[in-house]
Amino acid sequence: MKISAIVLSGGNAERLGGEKPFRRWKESYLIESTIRVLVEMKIPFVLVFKNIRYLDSDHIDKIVYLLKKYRQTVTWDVIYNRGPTVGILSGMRITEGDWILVLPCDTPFINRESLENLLKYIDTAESKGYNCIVPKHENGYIEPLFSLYKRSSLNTLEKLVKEITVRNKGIPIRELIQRLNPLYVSSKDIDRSKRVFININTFEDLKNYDSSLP
Ligand SMILES: Nc1nc2c(ncn2[C@@H]2O[C@H](COP(=O)(O)OP(=O)(O)OP(=O)(O)O)[C@@H](O)[C@H]2O)c(=O)[nH]1
Repeated sequence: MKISAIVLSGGNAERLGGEKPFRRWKESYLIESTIRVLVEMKIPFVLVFKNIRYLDSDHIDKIVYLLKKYRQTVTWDVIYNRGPTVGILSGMRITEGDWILVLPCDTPFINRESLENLLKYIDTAESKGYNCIVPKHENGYIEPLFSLYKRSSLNTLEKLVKEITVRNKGIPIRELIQRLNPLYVSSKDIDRSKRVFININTFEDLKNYDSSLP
């Protein structure tokens, strides 16, 4: 069973003034928290950024830095500014793997154990015909950007994006999940503390969570 990963890094990050993947987190860039776990687990990955036409040269320099450092794949959204669903599509088109981990670039507490806990559900999903594995909290909130998707999800996703771009709308991730016969797993079974799901959205978050900042 081949596993690969997509790291979504192409949001507008309005609340952080852009540049979310490259905000400083301790000694590194924020996105490197996710990258490091994937490297440790030897999972090949693709980083999906905003369409390159909309990136300034400083951003591109930083992407090149990541490319040289980690020697993995980089791509960008095939449709501009349509949200993470298009990011997933863009990554899935060029990544191999029977199951694909989709992860955000802004969850600095992500760890190996939580990803291993998610991967454990693959056998159940395979035997029962589920096409994605999605953590769900007690309040019903789901984590589709911290999930696993079967390779065949790409066909469903291609169709969905075509339909919705015709309607010229955003592409809701929930619509994709519904079409994939999801296996929902308790977020506590992925990480008892749920810390791995904390994501950084604001300067306040950066300051509060990263004790190395003044
Ligand atoms: N490739 C890609 N990734 C995205 C897109 N939108 C969001 N993401 C990623 O999805 C994850 C969650 O993003 P959000 O926190 O919801 O949005 P954001 O754009 O980062 O931040 P805000 O603009 O402040 O909401 C982050 O890793 C983003 O980089 C997109 O359009 N394309």
